[in-house]
Parts: sequence; C-alpha cells; structure tokens
Amino acid sequence: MSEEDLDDDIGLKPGVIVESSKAKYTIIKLLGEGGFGAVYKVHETNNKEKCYAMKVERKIETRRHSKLKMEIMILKVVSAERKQSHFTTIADRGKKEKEGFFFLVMELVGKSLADLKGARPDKVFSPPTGLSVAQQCLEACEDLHKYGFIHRDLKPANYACGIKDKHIIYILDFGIARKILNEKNELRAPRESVRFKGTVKFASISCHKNVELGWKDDCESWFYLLLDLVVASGLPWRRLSDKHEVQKVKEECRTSKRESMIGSLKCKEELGKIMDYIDSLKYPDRVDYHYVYKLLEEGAIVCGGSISAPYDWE
Ligand SMILES: Nc1ncnc2c1ncn2[C@@H]1O[C@H](COP(=O)(O)OP(=O)(O)OP(=O)(O)O)[C@@H](O)[C@H]1O
Repeated sequence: MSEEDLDDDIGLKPGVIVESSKAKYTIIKLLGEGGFGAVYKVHETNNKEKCYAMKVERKIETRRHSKLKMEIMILKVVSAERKQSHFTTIADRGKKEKEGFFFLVMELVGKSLADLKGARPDKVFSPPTGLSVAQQCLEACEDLHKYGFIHRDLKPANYACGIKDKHIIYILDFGIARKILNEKNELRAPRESVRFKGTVKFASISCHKNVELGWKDDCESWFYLLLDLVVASGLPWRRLSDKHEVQKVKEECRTSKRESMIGSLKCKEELGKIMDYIDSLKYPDRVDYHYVYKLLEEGAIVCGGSISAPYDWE
C-alpha cells in the first residue's frame, strides 16, 4: 500500500491491500464513514470467499480515547453468553504506523435496522417484528451491561441483521461506550457533570441534563429505538434538532403527550409499563430485563403476532 492509496479521510480505495501480521486483506468497498474513520468490506487476499468488515481509525496522538481500542476491548471480553451471540467476532487487528491508522477485522454483518426499516413501504416494521427485534437489541445490551459497560449510543443504525441468518440481530459501534464498574466490580461514583454524548434523537433525558449515565439510560435509548421501529408517525420529536427542545418533548411524553408517543399502538399498555419501569430506575439500579422481555412477548400477542415469527424481511 502506498501513501497515494490514502486520502485525508483514510479513503482506502477498492483493490488496496492491507496487511496484518497474519493475513492480507483486499478492500472491496466502503460500507460507511464515521467521525474518526471508516468501515470497509474486505476479503482475504488469498481467498475471495472469506469476507469481513474492516474498521479503520486514523491515529491521532492528541486523542485521549481511541474508539477502536474501546471496540476491541469490548468485543474481546464479551464472550458468547447465549446460543447465538449478538456480538461480531474479531478476526484480526493491526496498525499501519507509516500510514497512521489502526484497523480491526471483524465478522461481516448485513443491513442495519435503520436501512431495513427504510426499505419498508411504510418505513416501519410490523409490531411483532419490531417487538421481537427490540428484544434481541435489549439482549445485546444486557450482555454488554453484564461486563460493566454501557453503550451510550443505541439507535437503529447501530444494530444490524446477520448475513447467513437474517433472524439474528448484532450490536455495533462501541466507540463511545464506557465502563461504569471499577476493577473491584463496584459502580463508579457519578461525576458532577458530564458532556452530552451520543445521538440527540435517542438520548436519555439524563443525557440531555448532563447527568452521569447508567444501565437504565441505555434502556431508555433502547425504548426510543423500539418506538422508532414500530410507530408509523415516528417519535414525537423526530423533526426537532435543538437539544433543549427535544428534551422538553421527551419530558412532555411522560405526562400530557404520552398518547402521542405510544397511543397509536395496540400494545400501548405493555409499552407504557415498560416506559414507566425504565423511568422508575436510578443511576445505580440494575435492570430486570426479564420483566421487559415478558412485556414484549405479551405486546406481540396483543398485536396479533408472536415474538418467534419470521421477520418482515425474511
Ligand atoms: N461488522 C460489520 N459488518 C458490516 N457492516 C458494518 C459492520 N460494522 C459496521 N458496519 C457498517 O459500517 C458503517 C459505520 O459503522 P460504525 O457505526 O460502527 O462506524 P463509526 O465510524 O463509529 O460511525 P459513526 O461515527 O457514524 O457512529 C455503518 O453503516 C455500519 O452498518
């Protein structure tokens, strides 16, 4: 690989070969670009059948936290807790000192939930698909939480279905995750004030208020994700971008605007219980995920389906 194969944004061109200590990978195409790097589809140079996703991050000496390092740390510790893991496996990793970037080679997954939803005629999933997909999204979150991490950026774009088995949902992008347990497995003391992190549309109210986030805040973002997947009119604050205005509407949705958020759904009672439960939690509280899974299952039945039915895209 020469310097010419890179532009300012680590734009690795198709055909470029990136070499680690154990294998060579050929860039096929760009899958997406983020703030600090990009994700490419690659194949093993010697075997076109072996395709992966390669996440690349530019090395910047002044940056305190490498997003890729956090990603690698999490994917290494979060082993398969279930029959089928919701985490991609790491195939390889390396750094290119001269070109100034780090890379992670991982299992390739399919379309993101945001793309799958966008491809539907009415831009939402049927409630049984939405509730079942959301259950898998929360399972992924539960597994991450077990290891003392919180994700802090849960949204449909950060989950994707599998390639071989399109019924499996994977969680992606741990770039701004945080470990909230210390070495002794005790909860870290909350900081006085915290800078806003994540995505305005899916941020928890505590995040808007610059308060320390805990497990329950991932659950609140997950709840907005669930509504985004199934409510045809979308989240009530979908057209707002100002953080303060979004916070105000999120707060009103707990009182006067509750109907506008979940009222259109047949399973509004079950979802209302989930929201009230999440809202009752405080920073140090652990989450009773099984209480939520049970309500999701009941909600799917109320909507005339089943949590175990095939998905809209299957
Ligand atoms: N393992 C994977 N397989 C296939 N596509 C992937 C994989 N990981 C990430 N992607 C895709 O690459 C794109 C960017 O991924 P990701 O969100 O992880 O990167 P990012 O640089 O942190 O982005 P952002 O800063 O916007 O959150 C997304 O479209 C995502 O769906």
